[in-house]
Amino acid sequence: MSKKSVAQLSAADLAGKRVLVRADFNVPLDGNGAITDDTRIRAALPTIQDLINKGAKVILASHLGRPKGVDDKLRLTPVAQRLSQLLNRPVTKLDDCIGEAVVAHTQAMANGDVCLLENVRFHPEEEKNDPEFAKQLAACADVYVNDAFGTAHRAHASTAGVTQYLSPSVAGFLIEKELEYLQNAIEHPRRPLAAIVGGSKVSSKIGVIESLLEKVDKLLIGGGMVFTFYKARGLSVGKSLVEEDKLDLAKHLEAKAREKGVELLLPTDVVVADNFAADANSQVVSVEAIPDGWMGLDIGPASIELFQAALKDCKTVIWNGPMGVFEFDQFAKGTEAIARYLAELTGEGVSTIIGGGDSVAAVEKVGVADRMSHISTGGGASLELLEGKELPGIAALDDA
Ligand SMILES: Nc1ncnc2c1ncn2[C@@H]1O[C@H](COP(=O)(O)OP(=O)(O)O)[C@@H](O)[C@H]1O
Ligand SMILES: O=C(OP(=O)(O)O)[C@H](O)COP(=O)(O)O
Repeated sequence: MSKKSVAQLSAADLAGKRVLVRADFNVPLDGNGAITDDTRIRAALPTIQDLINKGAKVILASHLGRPKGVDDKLRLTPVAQRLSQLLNRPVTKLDDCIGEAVVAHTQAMANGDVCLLENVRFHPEEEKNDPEFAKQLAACADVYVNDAFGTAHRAHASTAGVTQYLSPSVAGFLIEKELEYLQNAIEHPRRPLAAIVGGSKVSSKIGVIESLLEKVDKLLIGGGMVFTFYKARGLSVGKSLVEEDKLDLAKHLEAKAREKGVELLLPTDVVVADNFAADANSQVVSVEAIPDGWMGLDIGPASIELFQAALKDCKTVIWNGPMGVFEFDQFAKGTEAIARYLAELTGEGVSTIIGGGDSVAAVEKVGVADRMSHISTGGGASLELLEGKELPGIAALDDA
């Protein structure tokens, strides 16, 4: 990597320094606010531990979810608790990420102390990459380390803007590790190369498909992403997730795939539910027969077979976004079947790369995470790398 790394900073550089570490602690939570998968917290430990060992004062920052203003359900308190258990030392959770109280706390920290700022997205200025907000964030620290690979595709104040005010600004071990694996896998993929894209972040991920069509041999679409494509084909999708303003794009993508000779596969059947709930009534229907008032929450059995047949001869598979609402057992079958199949393919020498907070949680739930070639903490970030884009959170760091 051509960016300066935390590995290049010695104890002499860091002892007594306040180090702002942007991590991606955007972890899945259950209905009671408990963390259901702590992969992203564990992934940040090597950088945090290294800074502690070098005598730094560690000030962690992250977002959680997509709050509109302050949202008590998206406070980082459970993350601080989990982190404290994993580090086996106290982690103080502060009530905000900027302001006098935050600065005062960081000035009183001892070497090796760790604190966690409150969700940076409680301030709308974060996502706007507002320079004044970035400056206020920087006021609590001397040095900046970005280790939030999962958020490196966002040009936000805590991932990009803050580097204007802190020097040095360096990459953490997680970002280094992710780039080392992904850049190689993506620049020289063994073919056929397939991407599987699902999940619910339709508006931010459907755009990625355009450039993926330049890179992949096969593209499999699942999860909440599929209904925008069906609707664009003129099918009725009931109450399923649809991005109305992406219908033309979906049509264009199907045409582009044909033109490029890329096999673009959509499910042929779906599991529909009469409401969004674990105990909803459900049935398997053809995609041409989604009843009014019902919503598609998983791919059906015929689609699982179709997808498995398409993946069979692939040498590299990149997967982001669950095939269905796997958090509810009755809509988890598509995701589980694809996860198990990819684990089998890995055993046969296929490179399998799984990215994204929920996708990783899904393969952990199935118990096959350790059978994949690479588990990436970034879904959108790994897709954007695959597209060939420069990630703003990395571009903003000091050159090596
Ligand atoms: N058909 C669907 N309708 C609504 N939500 C869905 C559907 N399929 C999957 N999801 C949801 O997508 C979410 C994950 O999407 P996303 O954030 O894009 O994935 P990742 O975190 O792996 O990048 C999960 O919470 C899952 O319940
Ligand atoms: O979960 C994340 O991305 P991912 O779902 O693409 O893996 C990151 O924390 C970024 O979150 P965002 O997509 O709300 O900016």
